[in-house]
Amino acid sequence: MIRARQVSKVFGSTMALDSVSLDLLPGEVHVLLGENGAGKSTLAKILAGIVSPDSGRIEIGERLAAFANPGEARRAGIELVQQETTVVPKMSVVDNVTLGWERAYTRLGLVRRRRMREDAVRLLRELAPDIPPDAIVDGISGSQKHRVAIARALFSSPRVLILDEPTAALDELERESFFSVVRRVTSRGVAVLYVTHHLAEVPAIGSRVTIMRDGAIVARCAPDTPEPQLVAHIAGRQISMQHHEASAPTPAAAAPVLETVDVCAGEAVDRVSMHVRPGEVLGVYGVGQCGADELAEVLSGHRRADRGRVFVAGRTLGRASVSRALARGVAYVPGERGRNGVVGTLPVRDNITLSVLPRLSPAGVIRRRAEARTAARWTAQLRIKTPDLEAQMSALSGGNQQKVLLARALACETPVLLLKEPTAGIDVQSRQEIYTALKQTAKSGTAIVVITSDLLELLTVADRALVLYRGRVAGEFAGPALTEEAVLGAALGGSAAVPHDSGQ
Ligand SMILES: Nc1ncnc2c1ncn2[C@@H]1O[C@H](COP(=O)(O)OP(=O)(O)OP(=O)(O)O)[C@@H](O)[C@H]1O
Repeated sequence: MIRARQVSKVFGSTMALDSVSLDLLPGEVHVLLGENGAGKSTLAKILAGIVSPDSGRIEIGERLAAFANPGEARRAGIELVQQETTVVPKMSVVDNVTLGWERAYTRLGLVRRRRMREDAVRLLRELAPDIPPDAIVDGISGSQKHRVAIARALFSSPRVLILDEPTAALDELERESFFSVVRRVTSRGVAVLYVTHHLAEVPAIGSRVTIMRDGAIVARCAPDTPEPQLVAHIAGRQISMQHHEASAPTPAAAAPVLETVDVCAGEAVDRVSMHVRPGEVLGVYGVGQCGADELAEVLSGHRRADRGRVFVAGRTLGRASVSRALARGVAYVPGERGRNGVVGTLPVRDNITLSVLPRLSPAGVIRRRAEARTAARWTAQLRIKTPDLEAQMSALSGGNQQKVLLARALACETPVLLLKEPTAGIDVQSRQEIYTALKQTAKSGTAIVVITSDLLELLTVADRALVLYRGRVAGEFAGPALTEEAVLGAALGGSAAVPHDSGQ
């Protein structure tokens, strides 16, 4: 359906793509793997006409396809759903889906709006049954926005669909319904290029696999290739995968450093009481509209609890103020990094040190050397791939931007670290490194809360897990009771779980 032939692209001193050739066949899901900064998104953007190659060519059939802009690629039937969701916040869900396709519904100069709406609503019912078609996009969750973006791409009935980490924001259930949509689309002959860091998705959805490293293709394999072999190709060497290993239990006597009592937030969070002690990693998990997003907003100071109280180190959090939450001791890594965390126009250095500037400028003047040292330390520790600390943040690959946000929060050295979807967009190897970094941080006495929709992540990183279902605590699990079955059961509203360690 489309073919890249010996495509190269250089950004400044970075060779993003080095003579890459790849073709997409009708009806296949071609999985593209590679570590952060390997060049996957650059290839996707070139195929979609967003970035133009320095050399090489893109062909559709036997013809050269030189797209001057994304509009030309879309008209040729190529749709890209990017990592950072691109939806129009002030418009409704259904208008976002149909945006730009009015011409396809125009007869005799009139747009057949009702027909267009019906088709869009039908698609949404399948892909996003939980989102009212007339809801304004601004008010829906990150996962919902992402599914709106996917629906918009599908609405045009593309020939080629490029999905750049489409499931990063989706939970297990949403992922399953998304997979069935992808299968249906490919059964009609659409070619799909599927960029992911989730190796479990490869046999579930893939037809072929291509692996990139440092801008070049290093392996092509079948989707049933054993995971360790895929990992070795991605990393360029064997790496060991980490499995669940609880941190040393904290003395039950240690006072919780973060605690909520009967917290309510709108309709979404209903009397949630939770606590986390120094040295502990608490995972918070739920599927669909479970209240995790809103709970994160309350804990991070983005929103005030409507009822109930939040204590940090014994002091109440009170009003909605992120800086106050930080001053009290909660550093936050938000989900939706593009919208909530990254300052694209500032250098990497500033993005790392932003939250610790008061500490780095005791007399009101920034101590530049100390600032550079802090940034360099975290860049090395998290292996952030950047030409240097002065590089503009927007020039980093998605996964590396995510690492910068983590670095920013870790640099705060606060008693509580609150992370939402901390490894969204992070490659397999780096994910393991981040889990290790979190465990080490916990060992030094930090209380960590990881809010995640990734079950494997929960099982790998959490000492104890709190499961939310429709805004309420549906179960709490630790030690041998922390299993996939137990967590999913509670998350799906199954029989009430036996609370663990609820006494304080
Ligand atoms: N606009 C840009 N300006 C400068 N450098 C860029 C730009 N876009 C990408 N790069 C660099 O090109 C390389 C490849 O980036 P790309 O986004 O394609 O990686 P990726 O494999 O998609 O990574 P990730 O898994 O983190 O999304 C990276 O080193 C990145 O920093």
